[in-house]
Amino acid sequence: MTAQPPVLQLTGLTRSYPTRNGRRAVLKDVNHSFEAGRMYAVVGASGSGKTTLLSLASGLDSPTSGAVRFRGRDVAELGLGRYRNRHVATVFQSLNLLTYMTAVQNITSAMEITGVKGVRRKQRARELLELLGIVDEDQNRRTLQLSGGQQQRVAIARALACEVDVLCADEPTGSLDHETAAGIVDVFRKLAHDQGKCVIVVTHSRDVAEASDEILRLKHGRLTAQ
Ligand SMILES: Nc1ncnc2c1ncn2[C@@H]1O[C@H](COP(=O)(O)OP(=O)(O)OP(=O)(O)O)[C@@H](O)[C@H]1O
Repeated sequence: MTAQPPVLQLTGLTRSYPTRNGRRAVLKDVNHSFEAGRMYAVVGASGSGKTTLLSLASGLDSPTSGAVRFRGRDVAELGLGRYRNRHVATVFQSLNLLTYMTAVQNITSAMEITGVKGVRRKQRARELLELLGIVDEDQNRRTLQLSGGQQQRVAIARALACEVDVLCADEPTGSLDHETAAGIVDVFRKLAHDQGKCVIVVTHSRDVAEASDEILRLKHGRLTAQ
């Protein structure tokens, strides 16, 4: 039997940006394999390249050199749009909610885009919102009218609704109180351990890092497991 490739693999990943005097490499030859059923925390100082790494892993940006492989296949070959729509869900700091839509509508429209079928979309959206503590009339409120922490949880519910193999989240507990944050971390852990997803979380929180299966630190453009 041939071994399955890891769900996500970063190989020789380098990302540099133009500067006044040339280019500056934010990520330098980053290599790592991410397995299904595990939760990873990416930590590092502000400006160390965590969001850059997550953007590459979620197909929102292309590396200067090297590759992001999904189940062994270079996502550039697979097509970034297809990779984003079918295989990865991302919760970014900017959330990108459609503020004129309700919480439920934000989720059902994302399900439509990612091809989640069935008439149960609305019910599934409600279940996920409830799981994250968005209940009753808040589910039908335009997201503009929800608090920052509630919006963050709607964005997480939307990512969970997409039924993809890889979930990337940038500071997902940033605007949440301790108890709500712990609840979200618990959801992420269950997603990895019970549903076999690969969960990658960028965080400054020690609690989130300690709850993960593996902590990866970015420093001087290099990624090392701790
Ligand atoms: N599009 C861009 N053009 C030029 N430089 C960029 C661009 N995006 C990011 N950078 C630079 O790359 C470096 C890493 O940024 P990044 O946002 O990945 O860091 P981070 O570790 O996520 O930081 P934080 O913890 O503060 O969110 C920073 O110096 C930033 O200014």
